[in-house]
Amino acid sequence: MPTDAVIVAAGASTRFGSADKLTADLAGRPLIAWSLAAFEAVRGLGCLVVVAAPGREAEFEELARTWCPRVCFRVVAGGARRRDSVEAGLRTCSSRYVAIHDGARPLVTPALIERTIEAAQGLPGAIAAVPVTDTIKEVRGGRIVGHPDRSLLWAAQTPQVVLRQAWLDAAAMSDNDETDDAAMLSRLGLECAVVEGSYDNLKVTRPLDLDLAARLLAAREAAR
Ligand SMILES: Nc1ccn([C@@H]2O[C@H](COP(=O)(O)OP(=O)(O)OP(=O)(O)O)[C@@H](O)[C@H]2O)c(=O)n1
Ligand SMILES: C[C@](O)(CO)[C@H](O)COP(=O)(O)O
Repeated sequence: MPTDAVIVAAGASTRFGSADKLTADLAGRPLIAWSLAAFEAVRGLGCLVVVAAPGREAEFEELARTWCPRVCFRVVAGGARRRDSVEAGLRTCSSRYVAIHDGARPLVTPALIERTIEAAQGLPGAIAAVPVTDTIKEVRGGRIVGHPDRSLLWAAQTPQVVLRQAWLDAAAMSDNDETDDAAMLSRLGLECAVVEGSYDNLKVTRPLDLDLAARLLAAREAAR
């Protein structure tokens, strides 16, 4: 069965500074173009829904037409929070499972997307993640209050592949925010599998991350 996908790209890029990070130049392409091209190469992809900031739908339709011309795509307006944008995308999909991806993660690969889709089959979902390498502390009021066991800690990435209806049912339980889709499913007691992602599948959040992404892309191209 084809799997639909949602690329969320409607954020305000606040931590990135004044510019919009999703159309920032990355190795000669708009940043989001790399995710669009990666999803176009995914075997068994259904419809690709790009969630754009309200008023920028036409701009992102042109980007999708340019960078993933061979897939069925739709562009819809996002909302105030990531979870609102994910919901707008999911309501436009029809497949049982949907792969949700941050447009701010340009180095995702078709292989990781396919592995995550495969891992989700028969489960509530599956997410890409990597084991943390720093020791993590829980901090309140500037003081350490917890020393989580590092061996149990993973940094969540995207894609996050979820049962579409379960995500929508969980979202309807409360308007409280969740920062990722696995957390949304956990509201129903549904826990996702984890697929080992890649440390270069970074999220461009700050200007430094764009420089890192460019270096990683150059290294990837050189290794071809
Ligand atoms: N209302 C929102 C918020 C976020 N996103 C998307 O969710 C992904 C992860 O969010 P993040 O990296 O935090 O992007 P921003 O919210 O734009 O960043 P900031 O918090 O710095 O404003 C991004 O692709 C972003 O465009 C979205 O579609 N709609
Ligand atoms: C979904 C995510 O990328 C997993 O790490 C992350 O939670 C997104 O957080 P953001 O603050 O919306 O960038």
